[in-house]
Amino acid sequence: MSVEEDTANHGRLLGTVRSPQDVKRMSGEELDVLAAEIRDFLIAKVSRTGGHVGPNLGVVELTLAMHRVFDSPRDRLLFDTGHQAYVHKILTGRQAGFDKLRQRGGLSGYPSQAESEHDLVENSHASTALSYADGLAKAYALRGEARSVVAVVGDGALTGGMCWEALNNIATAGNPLVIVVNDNGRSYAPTIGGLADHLSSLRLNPGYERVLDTVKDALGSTPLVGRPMYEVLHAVKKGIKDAVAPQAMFEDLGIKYVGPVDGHDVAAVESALRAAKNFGGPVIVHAVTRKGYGYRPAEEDEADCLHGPSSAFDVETGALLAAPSVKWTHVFADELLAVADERPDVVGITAAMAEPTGIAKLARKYPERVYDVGIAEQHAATSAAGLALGGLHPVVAVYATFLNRAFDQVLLDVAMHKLPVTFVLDRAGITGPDGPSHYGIWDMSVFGVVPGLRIAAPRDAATLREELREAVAIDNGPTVVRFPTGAVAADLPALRRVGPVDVLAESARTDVLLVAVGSFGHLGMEVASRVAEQGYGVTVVDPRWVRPVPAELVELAASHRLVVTVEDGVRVGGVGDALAQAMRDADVRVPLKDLGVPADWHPHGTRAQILADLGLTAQDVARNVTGWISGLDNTPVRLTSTTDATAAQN
Ligand SMILES: Cc1ncc(C[n+]2csc(CCOP(=O)(O)OP(=O)(O)O)c2C)c(N)n1
Ligand SMILES: CC(=O)[C@@H](O)[C@H](O)COP(=O)(O)O
Ligand SMILES: [Mg+2]
Repeated sequence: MSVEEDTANHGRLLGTVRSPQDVKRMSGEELDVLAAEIRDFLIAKVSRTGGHVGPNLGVVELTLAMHRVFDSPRDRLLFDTGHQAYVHKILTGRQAGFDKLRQRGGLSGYPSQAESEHDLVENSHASTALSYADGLAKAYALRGEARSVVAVVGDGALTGGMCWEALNNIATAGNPLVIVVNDNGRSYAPTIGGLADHLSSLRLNPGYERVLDTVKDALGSTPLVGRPMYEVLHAVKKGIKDAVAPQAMFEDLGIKYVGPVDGHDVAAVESALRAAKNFGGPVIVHAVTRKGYGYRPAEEDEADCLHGPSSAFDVETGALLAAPSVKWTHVFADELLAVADERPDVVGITAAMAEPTGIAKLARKYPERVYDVGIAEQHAATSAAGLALGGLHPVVAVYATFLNRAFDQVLLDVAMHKLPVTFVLDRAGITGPDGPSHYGIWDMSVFGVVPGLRIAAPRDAATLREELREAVAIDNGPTVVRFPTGAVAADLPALRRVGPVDVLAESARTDVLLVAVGSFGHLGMEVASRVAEQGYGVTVVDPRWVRPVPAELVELAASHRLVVTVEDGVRVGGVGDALAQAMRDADVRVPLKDLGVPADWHPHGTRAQILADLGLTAQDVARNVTGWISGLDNTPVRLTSTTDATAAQN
């Protein structure tokens, strides 16, 4: 089926849209039809691939209006977090790509400069768009370029501190800049916090709307009323706005506020955007939308409005088609609750992701012991420090990639004060569909340098439960427990334990010490089996606590001919690097080869695909290990895979 035929199946009008120009010419009626066709298209496509169906159904009219009022790519349209840019992609010539959305070689789930000149911000971390916009607007002002900058930011992203740093600067700079607040009242769950309350008071205040309509009607007849009366009525409107709306917070900041406007009414949004475009300074357009709008399974999904089904789902119900599996997250959630039953000092913190991180299970039983701080990981870390100073043991559950932005808080607010805070990092390592800015590959390197901080990398459910308990038992410094996305690995029992280190396999020959970090335990076992076929003996160990590296690892290394480490994290500064340094410090002169993820921006795909691309499979690792150990027997080392070549380069 051709793209035209496929798209046309979702509607005659959608089939005619190849660029934003095509929607500029459409009538109001056509736009209503097109919006329905886009919804049909989104549900049909994303139900097959998985993705952010809820957020994108909520911005159909908003995005149509933006592309009608502004001229992308000359005018720059930015999408905070970027998960709600599917409609933008549909309108900018990428409908054909949705069959491979978030798949290797296919459309990214976020804006991508490589895909289109209409895309700019690729980072999927929330609360950055207003800062980009501030910088862009300053650049255009300085260069004398008359180009609009428009940033869409969700109510959830607005709970992130960077947004307020940006608003402070945007107000001061006074440059023309349009901020579209996409207020659907939700992050995953309903958005928390004073700001969300303020926004909801603005959008839900019928008195404000009714009174305003009355005044507008009066103002509307202004031509019949002399100038003085106009001023009076205008002052009345402003006074009412100030009086009725709890506070014109944004305008007090120095940023014009327009709204609230019905975000599902293209004409209303267009009108607000045109006013904002011509204002000549920074303007907030407050659009009220509904997450999942027009698709009942999303609208009625109380958990997260079908925020981001991870794979194909049933169109009728919104339920995932894949059979449920026991995920790392579930094991963590259950064990945290068991710990909390025993330890009243243990409390939980989430950054607007209670369900995705499993903290919600604790909140359901102990609501008073779980804090949702909004999308505010820096605040989460230092607030946890405060909780610890107050005698509690906080467990901060975030995706590994999102803790990056709180490095300074972990280093100085938590670790320097030697505070008992446990950071549980879900989605650590290569995740897959969300691409490079979601890869949790930095934590063992970045946080591995923090004095007094200890990092655990469990290999299966049993060690996750065990290491979580060990972590919350540590009261003289921070701990990290990190595990990957997806189904939890089958339990892999140890033969014996040397200090904190589990010996998983050993042989009479001590040719190779294979340090399999975290969930790579099973990979280590398969490598040992393959290498044994070549006549070499491999000792497979799981360090369990990977940073700082256990001294027992150095001792074990000393009794082998070759050490190989393999980790689901960047090589630079990783476990392998740290072990090599510890061996140098102990003058243990055994060659070490470290395998891991090159520090780079790796494309999206499935976790298995990306790991295979990086040579992090049992077959590739075994081939490398065999080459290296045979090389020690004076037979040439054959560079056999990309990782090998990479290792040789670094
Ligand atoms: C720093 C950071 N923390 C957490 C997330 C995970 N996340 C992705 S979207 C989202 C909710 C965003 O809510 P909002 O900004 O209101 O957008 P909506 O989905 O409602 O359109 C969260 C928490 C993220 N992308 N970035
Ligand atoms: C943008 C967003 O929501 C991300 O945090 C991501 O999509 C979550 O993906 P998973 O929860 O499926 O890992
Ligand atoms: Mg929202």
